[in-house]
Amino acid sequence: MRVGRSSYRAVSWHLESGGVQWVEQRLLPHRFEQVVSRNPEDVAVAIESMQVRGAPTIGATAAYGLALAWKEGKERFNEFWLPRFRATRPTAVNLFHACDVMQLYSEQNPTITQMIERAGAYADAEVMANRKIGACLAEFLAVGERRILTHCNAGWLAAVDWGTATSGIYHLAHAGENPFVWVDETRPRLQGARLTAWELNQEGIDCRIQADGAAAWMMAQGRVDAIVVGADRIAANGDVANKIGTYALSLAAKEHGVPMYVAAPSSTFDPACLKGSNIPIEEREGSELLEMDGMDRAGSIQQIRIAATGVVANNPAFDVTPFGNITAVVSELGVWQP
Ligand SMILES: CSC[C@@H](O)[C@@H](O)C(=O)COP(=O)(O)O
Repeated sequence: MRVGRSSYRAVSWHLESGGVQWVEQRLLPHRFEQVVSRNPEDVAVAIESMQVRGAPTIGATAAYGLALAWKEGKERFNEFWLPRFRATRPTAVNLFHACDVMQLYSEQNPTITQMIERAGAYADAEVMANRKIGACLAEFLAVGERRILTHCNAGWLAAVDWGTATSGIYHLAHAGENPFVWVDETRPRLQGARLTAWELNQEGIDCRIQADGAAAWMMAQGRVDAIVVGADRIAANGDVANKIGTYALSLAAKEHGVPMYVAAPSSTFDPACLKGSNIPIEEREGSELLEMDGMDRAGSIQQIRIAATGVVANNPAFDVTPFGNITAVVSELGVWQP
């Protein structure tokens, strides 16, 4: 069965059980499974452990998790749950944006139902924004042979629905165009190979996975018409934090005259962060590089060691691309060009 973006959301409220429901992204592409929980701690762990990931999905998940936490009363909400959610991941500003929105709303002493509705409205606003971004982005992408390169997963899994970067690709496809996508595998967690390629496949969009190191070479050969990526935080000066490898892509794009677009909803903008060098960059466990995830015959995830025992790894999860290397930043509020 096709598991398309129009049939599911990466995270939502599960009415029947009164809990948060999310797609367990670590199991993809092997297995499509949704998890439901009524425990806010499970929701926080889902963000930390990257069962849910991608900046807008992280924000919406935190909003739903905080709505669950409201049941424990205002004091516990403010003193425990807000800091707990804010500490889950440091780079995607959408997380902090969602926490601020839920905190502000809580000051009106809403009922539990109203908090759940507020979280739902937050997620809906992200979806609307991403849909709008896609319509605008599709106009930029409708050039040349439409061979589009993307990095990481900025699809519906990462953004509740539609995606940010992929929203433009989906809009192109719906308009009857035939976009082709080069999907960077995106070491070390392989969000491109595991998630983006799966999403595009489910949508019937032609794509090919390539090693991250192949991207510059494909540009040098004139086989990339445009690059489109998402973002985790955009500083006031336009510098963009996104998945590690995005900065290198921007250097190659500049060298080879390939336009590079960044697609992000306004919740990814951080006006309080003046420049890219102020963005906190998440350092993750070296094991993500030293070991490789795979699924055994029983369907559980297993780690296979690929580096020598005793070797250590350096694992910054994001990098910062200077605004000057970007052709345009596309959000639901408008387009910014250096
Ligand atoms: C629409 S999502 C944009 C970004 O969040 C995405 O490109 C990314 O870097 C995700 O990182 P991840 O570490 O998988 O959460």
